[in-house]
Amino acid sequence: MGDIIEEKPVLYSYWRSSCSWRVRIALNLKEIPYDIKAVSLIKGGGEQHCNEYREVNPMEQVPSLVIDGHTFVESLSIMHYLEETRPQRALMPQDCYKRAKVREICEVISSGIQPLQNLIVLIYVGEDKKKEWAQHWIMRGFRAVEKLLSSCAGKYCVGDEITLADCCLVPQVFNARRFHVDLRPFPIILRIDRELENHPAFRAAHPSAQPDCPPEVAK
Ligand SMILES: O=C(O)/C=C\C(=O)CC(=O)CC(=O)O
Repeated sequence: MGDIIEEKPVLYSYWRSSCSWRVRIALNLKEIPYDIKAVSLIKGGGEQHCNEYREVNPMEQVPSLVIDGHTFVESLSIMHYLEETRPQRALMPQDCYKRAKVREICEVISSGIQPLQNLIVLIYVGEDKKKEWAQHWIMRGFRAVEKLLSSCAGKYCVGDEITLADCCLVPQVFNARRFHVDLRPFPIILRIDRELENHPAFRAAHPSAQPDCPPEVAK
C-alpha cells in the first residue's frame, strides 16, 4: 500500500449557479464520484464572501473543486483539468478544428454571456433594470452561439459527441429561460438543449436535483 490517500473530490457548488452546473455535468459524464459542499450565494449576503471560503476561492465565486490534493477554481479550467487527468469519456474532440470550435463556444458563453448576467453584476445594475440587462446580453451572445453552431453542430454543439461546449450551453439556456428570453430565434440551441435534457449525467446535475435546492423548487 502506498501512502497516497485517495480522497473523494469535493465540489463547492450552488444549486442554480450555471458555472457549478457545468462542472457537475463534466464530473457526471466522466463518472467521477464527488461530494458537494453547498455554498449559498444568497444566505446572509452570500456565504461565498465569508473569510473561510475566500481561502478556498479568492474570486469569492462557485465552483471550486478539491481533487488530487489540490484546490481548483474557475469552471473551465476545472473541466480541462478533469479532461487531462481523467481521459475516460473524452469531452474534447481529437480533431484540431473541432477542439477550436469547442473552445470558441465555451468562451463565448463563459466570457461573453455568463459574467454579464452573474449575480454580482445584476446586484450592481439594480432591481429595476436587471431583467432587461440580462436579456440583452444573453440574446446578444446567443445570436453568436446560434451562428457558430450553424457550421459546427451535429447532434450536439460540435459534431455528434458531447463536449465541454454542451456542458456550458445547457446551464446557459436555463438562465435564458429564467430571465424570460424568447428562445424561438435560436432553433439549434433549443434542439441541442432538448437532446440533452434527459441525459442521465445532465439530469443528475440539474439544479432541481441538488441537495441545496429549496424543497419547494425541487418538488
Ligand atoms: O439568484 C440566486 O439564487 C443566486 C445566484 C444564481 O442563481 C447564480 C448566478 O449568479 C447566475 C449564474 O449562475 O449564471
